Amino acid sequence: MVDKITPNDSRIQYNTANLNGVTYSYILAEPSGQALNTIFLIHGWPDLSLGWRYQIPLLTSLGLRVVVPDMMGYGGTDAPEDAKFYTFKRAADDMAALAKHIGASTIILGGHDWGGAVVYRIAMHYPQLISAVFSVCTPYMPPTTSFVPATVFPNFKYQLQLKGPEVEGNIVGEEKIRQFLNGMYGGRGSNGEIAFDVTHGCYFENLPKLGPNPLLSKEELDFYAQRYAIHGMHGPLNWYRTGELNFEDEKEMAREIEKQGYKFDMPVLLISGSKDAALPPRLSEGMENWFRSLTKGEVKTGHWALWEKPDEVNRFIAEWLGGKIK
Ligand SMILES: O=C(NCCCc1ccccc1)N[C@H]1CC[C@H](OCc2c(F)cccc2F)CC1
Repeated sequence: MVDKITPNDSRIQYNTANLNGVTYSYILAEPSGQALNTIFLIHGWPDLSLGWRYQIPLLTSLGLRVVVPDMMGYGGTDAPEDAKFYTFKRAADDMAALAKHIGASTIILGGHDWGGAVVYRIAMHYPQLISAVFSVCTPYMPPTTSFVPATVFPNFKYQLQLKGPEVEGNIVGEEKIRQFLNGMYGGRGSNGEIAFDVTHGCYFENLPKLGPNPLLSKEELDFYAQRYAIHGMHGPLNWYRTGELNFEDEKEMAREIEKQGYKFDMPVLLISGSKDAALPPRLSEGMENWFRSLTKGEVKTGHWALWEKPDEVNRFIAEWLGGKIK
């Protein structure tokens, strides 16, 4: 049974920091002895810093100081209205500010889902700060010189609904949020009704029919619902309203890359989930060309890899971290 952090675990502390004018909340977990290095873990949607609960004890046992923010719009972090606060560039700038606040001159990065997309961008904007990067589920998608809506990919069709008014209009209040999260984490109706699929998005009429999801305990789901109820869904859903903003931020870089190419210098690990309907392993084909040192692993699991197969995910991370911790 993989050791995991509970919502009010004595092994972690919840701290806050003002980063570029936004108050962030982050989990800090210190190793027993002198920290050999610092690692930042970046969660995705719909998740929270606690999404790394199965990985935090392993990483502190390797001698790492572990820093896990609630990302923009989530939990104890502010949730500004405007989508401009939710771009990759903003996330990168805020994480660089957090490293400075912590006093870490270099950090290792780990990301899952949207956090897996963010970590590549942090490494592009702040290469001297980042010594190694791993991403769970999310392959690298290079900046483009012309705008490509994510929804051209069939597996991203749900993003049309998420960026629209429907989800934040329907998922209001702690009880609805709890039902929604329960559905996202695999809760099913008695006749197998599902709450979400990547071709459509959320089936709101099924939410009240769902039984308990297999991935979170009642306490964990209650904690998630409480933290989401602080701000509601507008903030978290703003991450889906950044396509054009991210394109504008990156098109200069995309042109540079077209002229002289680009390679990530630091070692990178991608752990794909073979059954992840949103981020199938095939999306990572051809990714090798962007990296001096890319390691790829695959786990027979769905999107919630961190919780479904924590021992296998942790083994890939621990083996890859091997000689990188100093
Ligand atoms: O939507 C996401 N996660 C929700 C999954 C919901 C789910 C739950 C349970 C089972 C299946 C699905 N993740 C995003 C993460 C960012 C990804 O953006 C990739 C990307 C770039 F990084 C840069 C340029 C274009 C581009 F598309 C697109 C998927």
